[in-house]
Amino acid sequence: MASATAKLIFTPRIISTTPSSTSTQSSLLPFLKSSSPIPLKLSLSRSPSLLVRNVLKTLDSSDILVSRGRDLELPSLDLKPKVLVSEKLGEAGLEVLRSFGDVDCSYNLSPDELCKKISLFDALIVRSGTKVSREVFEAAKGRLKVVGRAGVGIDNVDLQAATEFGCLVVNAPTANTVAAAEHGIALLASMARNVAQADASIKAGKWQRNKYVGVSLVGKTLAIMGFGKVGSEVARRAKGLGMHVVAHDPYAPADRARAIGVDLVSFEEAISTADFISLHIPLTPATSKIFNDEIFAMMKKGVRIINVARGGVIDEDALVRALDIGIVAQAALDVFTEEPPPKDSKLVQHENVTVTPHLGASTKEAQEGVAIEIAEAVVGALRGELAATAVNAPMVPAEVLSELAPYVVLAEKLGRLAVQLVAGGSGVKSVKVVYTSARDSDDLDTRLLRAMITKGIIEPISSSFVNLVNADYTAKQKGLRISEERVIVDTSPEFPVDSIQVHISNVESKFASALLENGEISVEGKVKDGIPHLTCIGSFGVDVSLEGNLILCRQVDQPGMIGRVGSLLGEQNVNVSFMSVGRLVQRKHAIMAIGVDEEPDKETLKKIGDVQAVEEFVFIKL
Ligand SMILES: NC(=O)c1ccc[n+]([C@@H]2O[C@H](COP(=O)([O-])OP(=O)(O)OC[C@H]3O[C@@H](n4cnc5c(N)ncnc54)[C@H](O)[C@@H]3O)[C@@H](O)[C@H]2O)c1
Ligand SMILES: O=C(O)[C@H](O)COP(=O)(O)O
Repeated sequence: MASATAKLIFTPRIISTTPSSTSTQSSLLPFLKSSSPIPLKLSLSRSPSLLVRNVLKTLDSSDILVSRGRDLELPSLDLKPKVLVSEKLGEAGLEVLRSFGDVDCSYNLSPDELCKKISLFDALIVRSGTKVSREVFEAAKGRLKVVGRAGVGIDNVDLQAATEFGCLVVNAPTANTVAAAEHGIALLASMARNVAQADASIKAGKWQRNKYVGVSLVGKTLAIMGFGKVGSEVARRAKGLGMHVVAHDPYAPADRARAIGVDLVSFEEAISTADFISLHIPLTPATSKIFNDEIFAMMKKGVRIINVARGGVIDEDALVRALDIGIVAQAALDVFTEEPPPKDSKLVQHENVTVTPHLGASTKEAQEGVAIEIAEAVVGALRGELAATAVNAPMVPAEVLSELAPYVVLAEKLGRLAVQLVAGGSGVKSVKVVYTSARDSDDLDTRLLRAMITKGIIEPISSSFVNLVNADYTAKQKGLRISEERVIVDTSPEFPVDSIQVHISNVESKFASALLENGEISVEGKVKDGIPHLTCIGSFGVDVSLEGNLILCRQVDQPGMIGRVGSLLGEQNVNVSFMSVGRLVQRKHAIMAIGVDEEPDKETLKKIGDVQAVEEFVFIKL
């Protein structure tokens, strides 16, 4: 058993392992979380690789390792992210995943087996057949960073639990749209002409030409319920078949409907005038069983229904009743409340019902596209990029993200600084963030900045892991109310933000100079040449870059103060990176903001406090 003391420094900048291969480095990147160096002493009682794994686990697998000098010889580590694929995924997508991490394709796992395995994985990719329940997130023990849904519907993923656990959920919303629409049209036409029933009959040795007389589509009214991606494509195709198409969707843009030649109508009008009704709405608590007895009763007698959306939007027992009494002449269903449906399902066995086993997305082309779309989204998310198809986090377009990058750092640092100025024991409940900017509100998406301020505020005072996914949830859980205000200023609109102010109200401060007259702790920062700077503390203007550690000092404004404090730090070999003095009135009080690379020991801090003209001071780790 090796026994040595190792010192690991966690920093977001570099990875240095021994040997430090590029692939090892890039495989560690997804673990990046903290921006504060945390010196750590560890006893090496196990093999270094096991030790490092455990360290990564302890730290939520989220920081970057630097081995300092010869303190610790780290072996080459196999820390590739691990991806579990629990349902059949196209080969092209698997290749994308394999080029990035270790991929385990375990199809047909039971819920228990999934829970047992999941804590070994950073990402999980599913289709509609895997229930990603709260139990799965609990069993993941914080390791699962992203769930990728290879398709559109995310009703099989517990989004609330994912968000609480800070796990990003991404989907592949576009690649199977055409396949689903084509399947809808296939069901529409085959239902109208009894293709499936006639096929079964002829295979049973019969020849029933009179029994299977169908109905024509041309000139009939088709109501599209849910005019989103699939609904629009079904509408486009149905127009080509000569149908009169109406649609109901409270959120659909009228110009899209106009462009396709579709009338947007009310729910009641759609269902009461249609000869055919095609369902394309997502399954949510609000849409569960919205097609029920009452709604079937409002339909035109002899209506025909197609469902390639989700079985759960229909009350299936009510549909059987509507079929039995002839309100619904026929139904063509690709999806069911329970999949697969029970063998003795009255609905499936009904002679006027045509069924397929959830085949809407099952074309070679769609599966290839979905696999690539989801694999790229998952790899991107594991690399720490913001996903364009995130379902439970703000989607920030790449160009906005690159523009906001330095402000994101500023936001987190200001949050960390402001909360460390709060006197112990005062609970932080109310935070106001003020953004000054030359841009209109529509031109500035502040969700990312707010999330990072929240992270900065919460992390120093709790053990919670906060990220973009769970920032709002965690704040709510902790009773922290964050309000935002925009102030338009006459600066260059070239930059998204001029300044960010963080105000914490109803608390006491351990640094009284940080308080405004109204009693709020207030800090303000700006980005200068890409670097976040603290520009105001309380009512005092300063200018210090927000890097490393900070000493804030209020003293009598008199000559020699910078030298006195500077030499106390110098004696302890503490390097001063930046220094700035701000004052309101000459020769009264001044604020000195000193950036230091190292953390001064207690003795040095005490000596600074003892300097005669120093009235108060505080040491902050950023
Ligand atoms: N059978 C399959 O294999 C298959 C394949 C793809 C998609 N789908 C399902 O089809 C559905 C639609 O997919 P999409 O890609 O078009 O999604 P989408 O998000 O583009 O469209 C859904 C539309 O439904 C609308 N909507 C929501 N609630 C509504 C309501 N109460 N009434 C009317 N409209 C409402 C939304 O405004 C949106 O425009 C989803 O449930 C998806 O899971 C199934
Ligand atoms: O929502 C979807 O994308 C479809 O229902 C497809 O589901 P599947 O991936 O299980 O085929």
